[in-house]
Amino acid sequence: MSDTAAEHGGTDSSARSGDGVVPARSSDAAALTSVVLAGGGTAGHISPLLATADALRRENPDVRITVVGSVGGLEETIVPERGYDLKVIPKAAFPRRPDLAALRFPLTFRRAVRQATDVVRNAEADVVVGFGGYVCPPAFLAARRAGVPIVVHEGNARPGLATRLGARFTSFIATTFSATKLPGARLLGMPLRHEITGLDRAALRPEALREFGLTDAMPTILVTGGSLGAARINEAFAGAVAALRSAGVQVLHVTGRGKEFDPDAGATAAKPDGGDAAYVVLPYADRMELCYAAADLVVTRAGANMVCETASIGLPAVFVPLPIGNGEQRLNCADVVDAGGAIVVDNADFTADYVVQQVIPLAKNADRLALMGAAARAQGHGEADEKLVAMIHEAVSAAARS
Ligand SMILES: CC(=O)N[C@H]1[C@@H](OP(=O)(O)OP(=O)(O)OC[C@H]2O[C@@H](n3ccc(=O)[nH]c3=O)[C@H](O)[C@@H]2O)O[C@H](CO)[C@@H](O)[C@@H]1O
Repeated sequence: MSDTAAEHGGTDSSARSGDGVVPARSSDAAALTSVVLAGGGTAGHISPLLATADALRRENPDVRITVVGSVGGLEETIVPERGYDLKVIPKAAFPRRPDLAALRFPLTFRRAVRQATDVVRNAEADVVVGFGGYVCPPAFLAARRAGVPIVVHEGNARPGLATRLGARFTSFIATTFSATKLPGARLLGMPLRHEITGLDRAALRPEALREFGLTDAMPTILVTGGSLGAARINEAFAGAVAALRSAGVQVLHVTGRGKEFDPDAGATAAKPDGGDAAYVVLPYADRMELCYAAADLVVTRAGANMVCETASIGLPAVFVPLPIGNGEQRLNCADVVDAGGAIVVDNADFTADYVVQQVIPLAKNADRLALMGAAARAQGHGEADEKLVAMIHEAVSAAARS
């Protein structure tokens, strides 16, 4: 750990995100005039970026915010929709096998660093904050070139490559889960958007049910594979449509773009099962808070934000962690599962039969759902956006002093 990390408290893995100490803004903290936020690819990296951008704006409505993302990522739609300025640079994916893309990588990466440096310099940035994704390594190198301090937020329990690189350049590293071991990092939790943290599920529920054509008379399962959708989860539910309908369990199924299916495809016109529960299919939810408000139970991948968002609003969950990657998804949901707020099931075991045997009875057990919801809510994450803004100030102040 560097001197700066020691000066600012070093590792604070003892604090839970919800009750961790909010780093105090030093009185000489310079006002932030321009911040570059880097992150993208999936919404998993963009959601905490937007929550942090919102918190920066609340603090100073005049702060200049520039988001740097990669060509082709979800950020191309989500970031401008929220009113932030987006600059895209070439997607420089680290090669995993020796192919043509691997040959082109050094050139693409250099181009990405050059363009990121232009973004940082043109923005006259006080600081570059990285949230993960392919865009981060070029953005971090650009910050180094421009002599701008770096802050890193890691959303996943197991740090990705971008964070491990960023951690070599800065001691201002924020983590989300207690399992994450990164020297010098502080456990701040996941910055969540205020439409999620401020959500009053009961109050919004009538509007949400109306919006999706659902009724208050039956329990509702929200199914999602995270921002990109999950084929395994989609298939399992598609195979259980008739059973869900006849059990009187409604489903709001967000499949991921291009992964929609017709829930009536397998049913006869007369619906011999006699069920009339709605089964609503959507490609993507622009207003996730409405989905959460309609739901009594969520079945989802264990992406870091899905875990933190559902916990923060006390929504019971069945997590089906993505079986690839570095195993971070199983670890992401470990705390809330251990607390009794959620259930975890292996991808291989998540079948239509599992939905029928396990998920339907759970959705109909209001008492158990209430207990799970309360256990989930105790996990925290409420103020991580403000805590990260405080850390950004610290990084800028420390750079100004050095
Ligand atoms: C396949 C993949 O790369 N998965 C990773 C990705 O997941 P993914 O992109 O699914 O990320 P998360 O589960 O962390 O978050 C999904 C985010 O998208 C929002 N949302 C989701 C669906 C929707 O229809 N509308 C919507 O707005 C959710 O509210 C949430 O804020 O990033 C996560 C955070 O780094 C990682 O933990 C995951 O391993």
